[in-house]
Amino acid sequence: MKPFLLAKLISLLTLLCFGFVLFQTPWPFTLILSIFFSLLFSFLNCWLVPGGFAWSKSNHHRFPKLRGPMGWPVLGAIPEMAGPLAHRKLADLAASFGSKRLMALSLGFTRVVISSHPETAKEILGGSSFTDRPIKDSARLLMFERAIGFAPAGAYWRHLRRIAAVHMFSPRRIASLEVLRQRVAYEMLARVGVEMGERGFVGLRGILQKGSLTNVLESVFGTRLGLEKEAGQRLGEMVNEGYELISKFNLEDYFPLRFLDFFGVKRKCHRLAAKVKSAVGQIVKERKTSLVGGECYNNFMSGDDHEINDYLSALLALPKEDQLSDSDMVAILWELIFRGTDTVAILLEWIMARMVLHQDIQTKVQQEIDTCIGGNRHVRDSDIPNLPYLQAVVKEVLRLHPPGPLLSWARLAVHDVHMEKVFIPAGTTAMVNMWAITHDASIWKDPWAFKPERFIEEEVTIMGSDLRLAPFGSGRRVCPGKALGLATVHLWLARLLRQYRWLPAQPVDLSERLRLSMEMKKPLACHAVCRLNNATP
Ligand code: HEM
Repeated sequence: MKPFLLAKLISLLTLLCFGFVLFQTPWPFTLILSIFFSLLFSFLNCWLVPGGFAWSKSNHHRFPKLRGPMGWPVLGAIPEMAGPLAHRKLADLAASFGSKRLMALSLGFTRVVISSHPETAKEILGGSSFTDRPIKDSARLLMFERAIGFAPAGAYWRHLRRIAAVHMFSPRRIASLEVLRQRVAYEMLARVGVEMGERGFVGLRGILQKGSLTNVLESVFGTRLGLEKEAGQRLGEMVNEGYELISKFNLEDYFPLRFLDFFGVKRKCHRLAAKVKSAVGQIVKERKTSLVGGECYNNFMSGDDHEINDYLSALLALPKEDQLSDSDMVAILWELIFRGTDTVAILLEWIMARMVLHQDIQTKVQQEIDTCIGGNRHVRDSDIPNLPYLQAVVKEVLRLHPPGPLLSWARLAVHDVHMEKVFIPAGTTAMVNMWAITHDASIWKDPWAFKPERFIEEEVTIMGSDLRLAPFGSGRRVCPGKALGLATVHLWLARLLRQYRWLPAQPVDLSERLRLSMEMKKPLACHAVCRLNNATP
């Protein structure tokens, strides 16, 4: 029997008990009991609807109702969502309710719909109805409302997206940052050698995180602000702190209790935001004074000077009508550091885990790289299009272990919508369970198997037009850093595999832990055996 039918039965039994007790008791008790039972009855009536509590007022009578679990009293599906395997639990729920296309649920007082199907996912991500994002208090306090990710979908957000597309993530800008990616790759490879010498095994997570953070910090602020400098180190610590705060599941976000601060998250966010404003604000101010001469701007615009070929310079060099205030610039730069660091490092750790686990596939990628590159030189960005098997490996890992299984940040209905003949009121949160789609046996043959060959046999684009595999999202709010993220992952993976043979130092554990992104629960430990000496750039 469906859980909410069972619950309706309980509600009916409550009513019968009420009737029975009414006949047995003196009138003062009858009065108290009637109040108690009517409260209980209306509570049960609110809770015992498909999708639970938050949907009680919204399931429009004229339209069919969405199916979904009623969840726990008041909390709804919060216990499922708060766990480290929310994507799996939601996939199971959608399958058990027969609502892969669209499932309703409640997170406290928040109405949510979840799609686990490419067609409805396309409607949510690609249409014009779900272009806002619900914003958590922590994200708002950490200034993300003024950055691309959480800015409401109005003129300001469109302005930021245009700046990002033209000035920050254009093919020219990405190409110009290859020098930096190569240098960081070199530092990571050297660190691998040192760790092997000192400890006899490599903890790749630390190396990838440091490499990724250095890469992002220097792309954002230029080579003058590496991790070795004090300011760089402090920013690294702030990113970690912000990551912890934003990953926390806060009850206050789902109830009208925003004035409360049960776990001190708001206090910590205020403190961190002040530190970020001061640190990043100072860098912006210093750069402005050092860029007083038009010469620097001219170098920047022509891409001649690598020293100032960074995102901060890009923002400062914007034409007058496009310029942003200092505080908005701080928010945007902070977001870029925040978003760009963990996704790349987490994805690479998953890929390397698969390479260690599937030695035959590792050999195949290495053979492809050796054949394509020849001689003794390093891999370059321009080699990547000639490495289809390596690209297929990356796609297969994005399918099996998408860093954002629920696409990290949800969407919000900006007006009333009809989907699947169902009425969805404005203000409803919409999520796409990309993990459920990429593990669906009716969409993917042998979905649990690691088979990069499937992407050689069939061309599948991962940039957002094919919703069977859209790890960067899709539509107007698709990830603006996707090309940069992929360029970094492809290059670093090719260099890691060209330089070393990777073997397990202990059994590879593929358990997952979903925080802001989905990371490996247990860090990967491996042996690296050098296979290339004295490679030349
Ligand atoms: C492997 C790497 C990455 C993955 C898997 C990834 C994934 C995602 C996803 C799933 C979204 C939500 C898209 C949607 O709602 O449709 C997103 C948004 C975003 N990503 Fe990425 N991302 C990656 C790298 C990056 C990088 C390197 C940057 C910048 C340096 C970046 C910046 C952003 C921003 C600013 C947004 C918000 C866009 C908006 O709301 O308009 N991402 N990303």
